[in-house]
Amino acid sequence: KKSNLPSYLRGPRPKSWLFGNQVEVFLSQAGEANRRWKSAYGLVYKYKGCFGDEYLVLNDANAFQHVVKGQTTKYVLDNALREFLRLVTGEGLIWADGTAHARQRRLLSPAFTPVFIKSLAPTFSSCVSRLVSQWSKRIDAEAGPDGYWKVDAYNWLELLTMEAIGSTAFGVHFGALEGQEHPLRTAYTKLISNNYSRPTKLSIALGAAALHIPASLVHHVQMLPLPGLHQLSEAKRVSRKWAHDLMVQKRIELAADSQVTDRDFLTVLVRAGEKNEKDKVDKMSDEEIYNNLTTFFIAGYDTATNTTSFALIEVARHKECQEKLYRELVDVLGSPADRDLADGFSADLLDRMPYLQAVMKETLRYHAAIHSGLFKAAQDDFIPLSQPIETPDGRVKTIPVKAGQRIICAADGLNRSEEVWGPLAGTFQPERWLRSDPVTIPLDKQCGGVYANLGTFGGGPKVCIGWRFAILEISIFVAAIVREFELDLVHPDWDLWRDGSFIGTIPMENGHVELGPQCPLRIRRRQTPVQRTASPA
Ligand code: HEM
Repeated sequence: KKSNLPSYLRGPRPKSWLFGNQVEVFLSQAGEANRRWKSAYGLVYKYKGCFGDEYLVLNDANAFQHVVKGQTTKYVLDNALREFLRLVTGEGLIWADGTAHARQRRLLSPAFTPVFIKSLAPTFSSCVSRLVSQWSKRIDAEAGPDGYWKVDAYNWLELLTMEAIGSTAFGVHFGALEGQEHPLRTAYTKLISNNYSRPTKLSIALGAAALHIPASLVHHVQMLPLPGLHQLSEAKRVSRKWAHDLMVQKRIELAADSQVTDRDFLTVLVRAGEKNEKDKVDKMSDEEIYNNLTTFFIAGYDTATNTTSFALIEVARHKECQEKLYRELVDVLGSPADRDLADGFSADLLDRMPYLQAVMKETLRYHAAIHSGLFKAAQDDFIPLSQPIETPDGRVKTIPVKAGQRIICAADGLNRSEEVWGPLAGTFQPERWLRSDPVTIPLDKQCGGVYANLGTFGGGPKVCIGWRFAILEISIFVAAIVREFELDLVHPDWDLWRDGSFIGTIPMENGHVELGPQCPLRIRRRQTPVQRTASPA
């Protein structure tokens, strides 16, 4: 196929017409092929996917910003991909583009205001204190003579995230941490890693072929053995039914007591649909509410579980970081002996924990749970660059793209870019956040991200709606776990493999990816209480 991109853009030679370079992308670690090609060909380059499809890859901050900000109008989801999403989430927020997206986003936003999200802190805190109490029981029963208990924390973190979404989205206590089975848990467990990690060459080709099926025919792909389709549509069916039953119940509750204060997303959504926006925007139908609750599960379950796992892995392998974090936690929250977190603590306390915030920012920078975004140009455009490209004909400051061009915004590449983060961009260093003031980031390093200039949550009109939710949730999980337990990796030489399952970054073990997602820790109760330098709040 003839390239629509300028000839001065460089890139790797395709290995074959059928696969191009796609096998390297899918079978190496998340962002690894991009890092290699970025250093060989520059921040912006092109590569061939399957069947000669050409991708423009952006690691340049301003180029990234331009595309994410142009989402829903100038840069959209591929039609076939949207149809696929319709099968998975229904016509929810991730699926929507254009005015349909703007309307849904407006109706859903009351569930994501900073004040409402902050009010969820005690709920997150009581969920994680249930995990802490389960782990403490296991330590009592199963720890070795040195007090350490070995645990693959990943499974537990899935349960924890499930409880947190259950309590905040539906106002429901699943009992997953206490061993109760639930259809939602079965439906969502390891959903992405089971179906998208380490794809076979056949599924890489089938996935690429799906992008060439006319959108009107995509619903027939349900019949094809496409990766993950079965579990994904089953997960959609289960969560849809669950949301329906709960909504019926919620309406009865709200009708009986109009004074009920908003405690979960469902209540907020039912209310937002009924009153606030009635005259301005078509209210949200029940079907849309179900689709969006399913969307929240798909978008918020794996991402939060993986990010919490990465945070614990980094804290376990950086002992000085763990010690510093523990001291701060005890200073602000008190030690476990002083205070039980079961009743929760206020989100304001997180403002008094700059080191915890630094660990969170660094985890989100270093391990973007969605390592890249795939878009299609809806019209011809010019993409501005932070770093001009030198060509034989002079310096180029914008790149022309034609309608239909496939574009990859490399969040992981940008988050680890030396151009933005300096020469130590490739190392995990929470301290960087205590030194630099994000407000002073120069324009040419700004990527349009909503938080700490990270590409992790995307940007523009489709920026992750759950970003405040995710940060609050994960910070509270990490705080409660590190305050209570000393963490080590299960073996000092345990080697992380960041699996790049399609677009998600998943922690696995190098050389043992067949084991699936892993967060293998040795934990024990904190041995020596530290002296507090301040009274806990
Ligand atoms: C660390 C955790 C998370 C990460 C890294 C993450 C990342 C992302 C990214 C990269 C996008 C696409 C943004 C773009 O296109 O510019 C996105 C979209 C979205 N996320 Fe998240 N997310 C996380 C947690 C959550 C949570 C907890 C929820 C819900 C409670 C959520 C709900 C959504 C939704 C609904 C969208 C679609 C927004 C739209 O299309 O308007 N996410 N997320």
